[in-house]
Amino acid sequence: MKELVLASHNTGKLRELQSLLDGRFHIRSISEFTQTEPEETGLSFIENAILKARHACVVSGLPALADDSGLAVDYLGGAPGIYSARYSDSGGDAGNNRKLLAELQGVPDAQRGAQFICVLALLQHADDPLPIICEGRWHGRILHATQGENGFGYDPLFYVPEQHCSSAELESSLKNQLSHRAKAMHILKQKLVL
Ligand SMILES: O=c1nc[nH]c2c1ncn2[C@H]1C[C@H](O)[C@@H](COP(=O)(O)OP(=O)(O)OP(=O)(O)O)O1
Ligand SMILES: [Mg+2]
Repeated sequence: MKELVLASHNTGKLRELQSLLDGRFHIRSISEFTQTEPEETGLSFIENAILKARHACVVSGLPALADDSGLAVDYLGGAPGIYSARYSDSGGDAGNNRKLLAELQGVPDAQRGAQFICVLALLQHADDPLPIICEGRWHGRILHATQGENGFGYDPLFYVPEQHCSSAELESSLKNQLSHRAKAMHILKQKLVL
């Protein structure tokens, strides 16, 4: 089976990516090779996904898949976007969620639309001149308080209209059918004819 390094240090993301790949690769973890995270200096999800995957190819000598993702809130002009993981000073999920709630204080539901965005980049090797890039989006809106314990990141604040609950209240199997990451992975599998 082909080996593939998952170039992420986020355990929530890794769990989802692993489950979405459902045994099609011999998955290797980036932490087997390095604990150092590359600086996400890109100005787009695409650039950051490529940069993370390339870094993983360099340290592992293997093909690598990276995910750069985030939350784009309409009222905030698309913020926090590519800076979602670095939104609050603490940079942790709880601090990020608190800051988001504060920024949207008093904003009515009709103006709380948001989308999760995921870009996957697959590089065969560090010099791969043609990375495979796939994107997925998931539309919802930002709640007024956190709800639910599942998932990670902004899930407790992301209301999923079709399911009448937050994405942190979804079973992981259902999130893995609906999410931005699921959609991007679906496209990746098509491109790889898996
Ligand atoms: O399904 C999701 N449910 C909730 N929150 C999510 C989701 N998907 C992305 N997010 C948030 C988490 C983090 O604040 C940012 C990703 O930042 P991002 O740089 O891509 O990932 P990261 O730094 O956590 O790990 P790494 O770069 O090692 O893959 O967007
Ligand atoms: Mg990151």
